[in-house]
Amino acid sequence: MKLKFTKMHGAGNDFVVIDAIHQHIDFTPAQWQLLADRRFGVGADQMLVVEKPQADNVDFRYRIYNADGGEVEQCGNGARAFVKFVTDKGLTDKRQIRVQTMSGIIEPKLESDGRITVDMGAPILAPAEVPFDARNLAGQALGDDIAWPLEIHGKQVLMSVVSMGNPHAVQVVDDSEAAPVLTDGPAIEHHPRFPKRVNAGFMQVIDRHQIKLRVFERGAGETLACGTGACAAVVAGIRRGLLDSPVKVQTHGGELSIAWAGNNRPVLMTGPAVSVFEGEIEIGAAG
Ligand SMILES: N[C@H](CCC[C@H](N)C(=O)O)C(=O)O
Repeated sequence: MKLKFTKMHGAGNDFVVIDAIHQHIDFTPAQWQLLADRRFGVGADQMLVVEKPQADNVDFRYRIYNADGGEVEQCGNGARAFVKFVTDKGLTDKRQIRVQTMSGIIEPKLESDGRITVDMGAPILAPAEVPFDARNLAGQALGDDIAWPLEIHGKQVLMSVVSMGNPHAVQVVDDSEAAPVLTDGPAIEHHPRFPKRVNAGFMQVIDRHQIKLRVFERGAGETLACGTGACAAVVAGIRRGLLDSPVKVQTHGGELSIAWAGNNRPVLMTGPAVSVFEGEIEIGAAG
């Protein structure tokens, strides 16, 4: 089939965005992998699919596929690209929309300066709901947080575990540029205590309102930015008593701003979304 798409990014986290309201999409994981392939396909960290809502109180449904072809629960940078896409394409005249995702409803809003703020919902902090298997593990109380000691390549690493609908393991490092993202990232992503694998965040605290963050993403590898990863890192940093809301998150692809009032309040993420080009690609029965 000939597939129309828009190539977009949010702070360098790049996407193939597809209107599945006016196109029939039913790809296999191998076909999603091909679309994401930076040599044999279009190339992207994730594919974002825009669908008609399945409930009355939402405007759209939003499905997310990682570069490895797996469907996942949430994508923060993608949510900003989503609202820019449906606005630019005239699929809505609203500037704030309610979007149904696998992990619940999020509310992206187009700001007057072109940036986009997304209510990402409240963080999920119970280890079993991340999901993280904390059995027979002695957590270490750090402020209001519990950090879990995991053995990674022979060394013990203290991890905060947070879900933003998708699972995150966050560690504090002295220097994010020197952090072993590409060596420890895969070991954390596939650690047996994360039954659904996990996104691995490496956070350097600059001051109480600023961090540097690198994320080795589940199903995509290190990305230039990770929206849900920025939310999870700020939640962990605030709970550990290291940060105060709002927090500027410096990533390799740009800056995100994260605000959280604590407890069951929603995490608000603000940042850019850019359309790079429109395209068409012939997708055969890959694999
Ligand atoms: N790799 C993530 C999905 C994309 C998240 C990220 N791109 C974001 O901006 O939140 C996962 O498997 O949970």
